[in-house]
Amino acid sequence: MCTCAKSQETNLLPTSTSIFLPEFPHREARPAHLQVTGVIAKGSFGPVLKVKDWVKGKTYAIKVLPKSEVLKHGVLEQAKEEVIIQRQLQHAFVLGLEDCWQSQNNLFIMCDYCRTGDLYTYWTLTGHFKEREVQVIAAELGSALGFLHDFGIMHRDLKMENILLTDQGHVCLADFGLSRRLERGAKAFTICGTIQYMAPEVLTGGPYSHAADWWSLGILLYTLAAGEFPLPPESDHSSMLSKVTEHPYEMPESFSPALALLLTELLCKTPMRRLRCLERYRTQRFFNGVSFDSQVLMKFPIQPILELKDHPNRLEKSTRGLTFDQLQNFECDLFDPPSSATDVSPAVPHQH
Ligand SMILES: Nc1ncnc2c1ncn2[C@@H]1O[C@H](COP(=O)(O)OP(=O)(O)OP(=O)(O)O)[C@@H](O)[C@H]1O
Repeated sequence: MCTCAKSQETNLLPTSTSIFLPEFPHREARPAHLQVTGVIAKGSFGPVLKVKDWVKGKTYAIKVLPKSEVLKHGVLEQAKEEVIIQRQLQHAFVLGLEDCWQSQNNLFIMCDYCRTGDLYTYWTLTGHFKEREVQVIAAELGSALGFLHDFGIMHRDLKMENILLTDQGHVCLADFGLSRRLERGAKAFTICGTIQYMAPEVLTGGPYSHAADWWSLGILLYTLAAGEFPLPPESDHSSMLSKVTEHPYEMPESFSPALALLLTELLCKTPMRRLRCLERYRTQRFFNGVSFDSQVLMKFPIQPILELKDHPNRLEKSTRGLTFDQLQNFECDLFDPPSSATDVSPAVPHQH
């Protein structure tokens, strides 16, 4: 009886709402216990907002996806896939999903807020990383990737901007907007991701599989340690493919032999010969003495990440210039952005 009433209710909803069900439950009322207190970043389709939950006393990040943009870009199924995937994932170094819903005009994806920002911001501020830091970041990200792949999920957009830094001094894999469920051994064909991180088999249009994520991790770790990408970006996939195919991926002399060996294995152009599973990754000489047990890793924060919280340029870099003023033009039908401010902390919580 209850199910019947529910399906009648669904039938009454407009198509612009029902097509996003059941992944994004419809909520008509404004969530009075949530208050926007800042703008974190400008995502591809809409802003990422900083929000205070006055009931839980916690701060969250909410990614706002305008339905019109989702439909215009034909990414309805991908938006649903993003929350289906993120809901399943509970791992120390993976950003989990707190809640998601839809209003008349927008989809909302709510996650824990990582106030230190993302790894890209950190990299642009510090230039390059010491090998000891690369080692811990590599262990945390490798264990996150192995966990994802065991679930049959390919991330497909591993890059510094999608690695968040936690208040506890660790990294956290985020943004499952391009992720896909893919059984081990199965292949994908869509060219997607960020051009500088794309494996050669992705640039050719596939077939590719989980091994492509390990290539992206190799590019990321190389870039952290070297302070620059192995190759600059090209304007299109085919020129990038030519560059990647020709490039020898020789390691800078400044790299230790153990790091050079790890990266050579990850940046192997033949996916079948590439280092592409956690079991082999963790036994690399570069990780001698490093535990891959999440609980052990959690006990040892990456010190510079802890220090970054107080870096004066961090916020300016990570908001990428988006302010509340610009948000006024954005129809965000659940929130009233406070008047011109980039970050507000209200003295009096909303009544509810
Ligand atoms: N939970 C969070 N805590 C702190 N910052 C976040 C959080 N989620 C996202 N961000 C910031 O917002 C940026 C964009 O978020 P996200 O990548 O999820 O959006 P997107 O629309 O997929 O954008 P893009 O196409 O640039 O990846 C991230 O690079 C990060 O700086």
